[in-house]
Amino acid sequence: MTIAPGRILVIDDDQAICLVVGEALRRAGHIVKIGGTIAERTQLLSSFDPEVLVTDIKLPDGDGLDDIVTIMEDDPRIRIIILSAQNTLNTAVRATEKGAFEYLPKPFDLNELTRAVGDALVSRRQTEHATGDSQDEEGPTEDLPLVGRSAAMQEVYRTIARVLANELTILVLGESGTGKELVAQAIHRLGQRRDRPFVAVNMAAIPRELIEADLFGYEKGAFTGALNRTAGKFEQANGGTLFLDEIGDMPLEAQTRLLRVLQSGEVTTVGGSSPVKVDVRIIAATNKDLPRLIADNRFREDLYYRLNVVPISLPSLRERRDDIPLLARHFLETAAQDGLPRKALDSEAAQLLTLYNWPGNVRELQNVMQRMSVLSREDVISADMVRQNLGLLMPNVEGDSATLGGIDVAVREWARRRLAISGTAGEGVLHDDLLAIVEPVLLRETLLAVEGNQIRAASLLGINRNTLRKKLNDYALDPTRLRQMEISNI
Ligand SMILES: Nc1ncnc2c1ncn2[C@@H]1O[C@H](COP(=O)(O)OP(=O)(O)OP(=O)(O)O)[C@@H](O)[C@H]1O
Repeated sequence: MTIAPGRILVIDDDQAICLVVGEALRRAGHIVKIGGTIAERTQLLSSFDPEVLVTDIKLPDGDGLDDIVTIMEDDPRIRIIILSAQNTLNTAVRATEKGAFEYLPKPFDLNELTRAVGDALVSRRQTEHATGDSQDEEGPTEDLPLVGRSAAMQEVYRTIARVLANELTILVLGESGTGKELVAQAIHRLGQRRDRPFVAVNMAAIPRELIEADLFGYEKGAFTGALNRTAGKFEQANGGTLFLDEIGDMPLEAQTRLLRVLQSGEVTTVGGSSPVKVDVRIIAATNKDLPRLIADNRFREDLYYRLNVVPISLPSLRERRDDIPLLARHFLETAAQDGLPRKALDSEAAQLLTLYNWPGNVRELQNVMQRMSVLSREDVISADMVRQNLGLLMPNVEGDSATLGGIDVAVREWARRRLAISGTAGEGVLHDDLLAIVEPVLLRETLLAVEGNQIRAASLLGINRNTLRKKLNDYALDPTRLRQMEISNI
């Protein structure tokens, strides 16, 4: 059951954070006020009387932790959540010692903050009603769509925050499965047009000859089978947001027509002559290299500039490996909510997931987690289960090329699979991707053989010690942990 809304005060000198956090908490049903300084905090604490205070530490007029004890003496029921970019143990300890309810290092995940606020309200209300009404135990169940707390995703959140209050055209860039549509939905759902339609069109999914009719509509008799006047996606999205997915696949003639619509704000149906005014926010997306398409005369340069007003580049999953365990657990949770068996993920399994290169990005991770939650007979998904599910593509502690049918077979299978889905996801990264799969296996085995001695391993591998150290760092391989894992496996 969802907890009753609370009064939440958010203090951060970063306007973008205040905006996004404020919106997220409002969407979860809370009443929110925001401020950026200690002076504003003091004033709002007395005028607004919040139940939960979410505050940054580093504020322009002082240290946000200094007054915490006084605030709690004045209002013993208040729950305080500390945010800080100074992600040191010291800051966490200071916050807890002062009596903060929760400490969240920046960058944080919006879902986690919303959950923390929910927990803080539950804690406060349980104290208020000492008899304890356990019905309120769950936090707000609002599903904030974008999971991830890596620096790259924080940058995405900040850009999203900046475009919510305006109508600027957005171009979302990123490989397939990185969450481009999710970003478009988030901008719509958090923005001013949230009560109006969100219409998505995928250029790659519609036969080329039907794209114009689909987007702009058509008149009765415009072509064989056009039995009635039909509104296109532009008209359907009127007042709301039109998401043009895979814009790089749009045929040139349709591009010309789209450009005209964007310039005039009017749509003329196929076979029609009188234009209709439309008011839509455009969010386009592509996994293609548009400047390259322009150079090849396959994309109009003028349309590119029209669309590329605010670009948002989504990182591939392998560029934000830190987020993989969080996302993996998120997908296990959503799978459980969808009625699949509830599974947990052990830490070694989570670590293994971060070593894989995820050519299909978040979508592939989501599919793998769903599959494992169905197939795993245990309640906890183990590293072995992960190895089995990612097949030959994973480093394998017991790896023996004979049982895998030989390295050449493995590489051939891998290459065929990648080339089948490539052109998009594999463009320009195939070689690096293969290296990122085989190299950690080699490094790991060599280190295990020499009991973690990096000088010896570098010598066996025939590479420089610094190069080895850098590679271990890049692949998040910790020689000490490899040894421990091996010992515990015996
Ligand atoms: N940051 C994220 N947090 C949670 N789920 C995510 C995230 N990013 C992507 N997903 C999930 O991954 C799947 C793929 O996302 P989405 O369809 O938005 O990707 P896309 O970049 O638009 O892909 P494509 O280019 O193939 O259309 C969806 O099920 C989406 O919910």
